[in-house]
Amino acid sequence: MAAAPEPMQVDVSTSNHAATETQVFHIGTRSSILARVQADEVLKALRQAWPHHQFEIHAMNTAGDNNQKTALYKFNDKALWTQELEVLLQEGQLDFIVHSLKDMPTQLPHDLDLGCVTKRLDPRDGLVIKPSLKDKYHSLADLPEGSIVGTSSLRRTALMKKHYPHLKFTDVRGNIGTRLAKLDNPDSEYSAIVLAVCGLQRTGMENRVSMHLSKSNGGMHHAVGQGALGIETRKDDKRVLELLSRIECSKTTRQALAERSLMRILEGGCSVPIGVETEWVARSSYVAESSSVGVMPSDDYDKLTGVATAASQASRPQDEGAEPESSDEMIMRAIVVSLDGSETAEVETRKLVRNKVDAEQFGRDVAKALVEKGAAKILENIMLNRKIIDEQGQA
Ligand SMILES: NCc1[nH]cc(CCC(=O)O)c1CC(=O)O
Repeated sequence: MAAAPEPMQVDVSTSNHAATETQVFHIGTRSSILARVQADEVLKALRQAWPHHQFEIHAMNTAGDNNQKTALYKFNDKALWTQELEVLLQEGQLDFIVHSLKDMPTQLPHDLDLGCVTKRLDPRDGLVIKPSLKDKYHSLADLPEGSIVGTSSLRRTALMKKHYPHLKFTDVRGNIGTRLAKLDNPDSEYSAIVLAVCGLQRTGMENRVSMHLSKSNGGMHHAVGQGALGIETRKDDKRVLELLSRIECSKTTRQALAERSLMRILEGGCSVPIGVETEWVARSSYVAESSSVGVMPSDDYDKLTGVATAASQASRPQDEGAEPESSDEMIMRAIVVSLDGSETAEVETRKLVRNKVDAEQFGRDVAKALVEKGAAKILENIMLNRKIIDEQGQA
């Protein structure tokens, strides 16, 4: 039987339109499981936005992966998690790099840029309690006197020393899986560890979180950039910036720029304990004052901030890149805390933030307000103490 004649087709594949011309993009990432999941998250979004293009992921170890001993703050100027990848980007072997925004230094090499920020997941820290104690204790306040909480973060340690002086804090290093294994080992000293919720979400382990920590339920601000992915590009690489423009989240980008501009001013290139929370509010509906304290249920928090959980993000169209209502204001709550938790400078303020310029200015305004409340003195003391410790080390 003769086959029915094919309907006549117009061949569009030879059209030279940029959107249909296949290009290959090379994506750089660290090789930890979390980093690969994050690179994959970006790759999937790009495939959806640009079905004709091809993407290849290149994973490698960085100094941060290879050195688990040196105090983290000593690395801070040296782009611990980013430098090896940046060289490949500069050489053109990579087209862009996917990072945890939190790990990106606020000062990038002069020829590179934060080219895109995608939609943030939950930015909060999560308390993970040892399995054998999990049914008995549910919060930091619950844990008995002298319990050991593992974290290597200056910010987390300082904030917990301030609010939970009955606890003890020790270092726990390694990637998420390693840290959880150390906690779960029945012989380990830890009663609990604190990890970023988003890292657990992305690796399918959010069920390990006993409590989501925030300013309102116990004074724990999260880190600058936490929960968001930052994509590093060559400066003015129009081809790559156009590619990434389709997956950028405008709201997260402005939060990220505000938080990073705050930190850029306060840290002066050094690692210091700064905590922050930013959220969007519609001006008309915002009535609560900064003094309101209380436990905010996780669902309400998500609604308020526009933060997506991993599940809701997967099913939600990428509509958040649109400009916000002109009435959208950003609230920023920020804190600088001494290493022992005894001194703090704290600010809560809000401002209409319509674009990236507004966002960076907002961060600078909040930094200035913090300095007026004593942040400079706290930071100066931290630097001075480090200098003394370093010189003792050399003697
Ligand atoms: N400190 C290391 C680090 N860098 C980025 C993340 C994941 C969180 C993020 O992407 O913001 C983590 C782990 C953690 O803080 O638990």
